[in-house]
Amino acid sequence: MARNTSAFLRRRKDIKRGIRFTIMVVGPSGTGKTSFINSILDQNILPHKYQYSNLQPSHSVPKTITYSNLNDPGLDAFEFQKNFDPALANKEPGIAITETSLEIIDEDESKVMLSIIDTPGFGDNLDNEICIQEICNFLEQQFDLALSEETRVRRNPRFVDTRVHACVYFVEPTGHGLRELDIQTMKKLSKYVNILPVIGRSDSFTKQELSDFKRRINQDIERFKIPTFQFAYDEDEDDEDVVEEHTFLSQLQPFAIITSDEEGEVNGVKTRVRRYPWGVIDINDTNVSDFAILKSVLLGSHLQDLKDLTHEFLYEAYRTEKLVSVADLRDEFTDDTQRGTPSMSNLADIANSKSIAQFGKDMKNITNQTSNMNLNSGVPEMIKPKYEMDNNSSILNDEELKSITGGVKPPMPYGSSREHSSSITSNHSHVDAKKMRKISETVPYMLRHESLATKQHKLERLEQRSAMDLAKRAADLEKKAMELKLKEKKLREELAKKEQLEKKLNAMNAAKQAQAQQPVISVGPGSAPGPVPGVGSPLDQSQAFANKSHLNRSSAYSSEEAGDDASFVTGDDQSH
Ligand SMILES: Nc1nc2c(ncn2[C@@H]2O[C@H](COP(=O)(O)OP(=O)(O)OP(=O)(O)O)[C@@H](O)[C@H]2O)c(=O)[nH]1
Repeated sequence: MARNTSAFLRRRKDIKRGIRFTIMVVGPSGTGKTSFINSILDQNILPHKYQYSNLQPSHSVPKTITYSNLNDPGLDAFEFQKNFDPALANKEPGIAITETSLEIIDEDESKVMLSIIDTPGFGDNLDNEICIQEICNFLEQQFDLALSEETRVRRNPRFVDTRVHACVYFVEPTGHGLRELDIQTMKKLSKYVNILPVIGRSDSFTKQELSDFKRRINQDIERFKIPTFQFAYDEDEDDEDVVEEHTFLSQLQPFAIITSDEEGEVNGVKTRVRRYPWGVIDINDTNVSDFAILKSVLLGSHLQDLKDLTHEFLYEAYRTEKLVSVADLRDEFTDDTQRGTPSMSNLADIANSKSIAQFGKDMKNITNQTSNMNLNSGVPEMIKPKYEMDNNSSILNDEELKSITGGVKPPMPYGSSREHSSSITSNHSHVDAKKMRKISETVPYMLRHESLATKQHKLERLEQRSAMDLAKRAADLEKKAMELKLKEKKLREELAKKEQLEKKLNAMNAAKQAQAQQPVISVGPGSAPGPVPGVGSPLDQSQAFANKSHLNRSSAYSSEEAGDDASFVTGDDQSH
């Protein structure tokens, strides 16, 4: 009851603000995606592949959000499609994801902010794995944005929810059933978005061919377990008209549609038509085309169901997976101290890099750890999921609970929100579903976050301490370096002094030697040496001779008694 009231209030708020709804179209080229969008909007908003060259400047052109191309990284599939160049016909386009946003007023006079996501290039490559990957990445990114906003301390009031609510998948009208690409794409995308398989250009089939084609597609969906959107119902709980409506819609799937860009009049009523040589078809005629029914499902009867399923089932499953994967971060964080602590806002990034292998085990442990906790206390408001704050009750069904508590059954494939809500209210035999909800949503994250925060504080303290140690060591080293410099300076000064002294001593010695080598004429004991007479005079010559003989003697002497030159130079010597 509480859930219904809050859902009603949320819807009213949505209606006031305008309901935001996002449709994605995926399918090979030429299957009628552009015509479908134009028909559903009743305006030729999107140009066809071949119309871009003649487009009026005022015409709206989708905006490329992202593109990917393995062989030619610079080639944008949308640009490639817009500016068709035969010279590039041999190139693979890769894939682009484009968006067109507009405001429409639906049948109930309520405003719908519609976003249309197109996928030009899908199926046009030799290997289309890149297309599937790119679309999955895009869808996951929108979930991550929502998750990061949800876990933010201060919510952004202008946050725009870009999650995709419905994917209309165009099966190529071959009549043969699903191809490998269809199976792979639908299977992988179904993790993020409600898939509605559709047969475009269905006017190319006879009634019997179309019925056979639908049967084959349904068989393939069942055989390959592709979780497409189901109009499920509960005969015991749902109203008779709901059961009737859903039975009818289920039997109609996959919708076989005829679409057109051309307006016309049939029986005086303005409509969209296809003209053939033999007549005119009103695309809204439910006898020949399921288009009107599909339009009403998407923009009317099931718009809210599609939104609810996206938020409460697909996004929730993704969110739980991400939050649980944060648990693995603990080990990795211990190994890799370079990584930052997960903040509330970077949770999605962190979770992206983790595996969910420990899911069952971790959840079991956490359930044990927290079974006695008062679940409402101590959980900060900011980390409570949005819907919890809106007073919504648990949305986990029995199967999910089993898987969370370590049971063997996998989560039920998603289907109808009605089926879903019926299982919400049922009590689990062992665990209180509401409590489990809170445990699974808040406590594991709290525990992990707390443990990580403690580790981070420890690390920060260690870092601070080692920084201080380092600073101290650096100061010590600097001091030592200064001391060494001073020592060096002193040593240099001493060395310089020594050198000077040595020089002086050498000079003195040299002077002494020079003095010693000076010829000394001793005149007799006690007589002072007389002045050296000039060279050239007869006296000079005799003196020179005397000197010479004296020198000869002295050298002979010095060779006998080397070193004792002091006595040699004295006049006493002469007396010998
Ligand atoms: N017979 C028939 N032709 C259709 C129908 N819907 C669209 N077409 C035509 O099929 C051709 C391709 O349609 P588009 O809507 O451009 O197909 P698309 O999937 O957007 O193609 P790409 O832009 O290449 O991805 C156009 O000539 C359309 O007029 C239909 O219901 N029946």
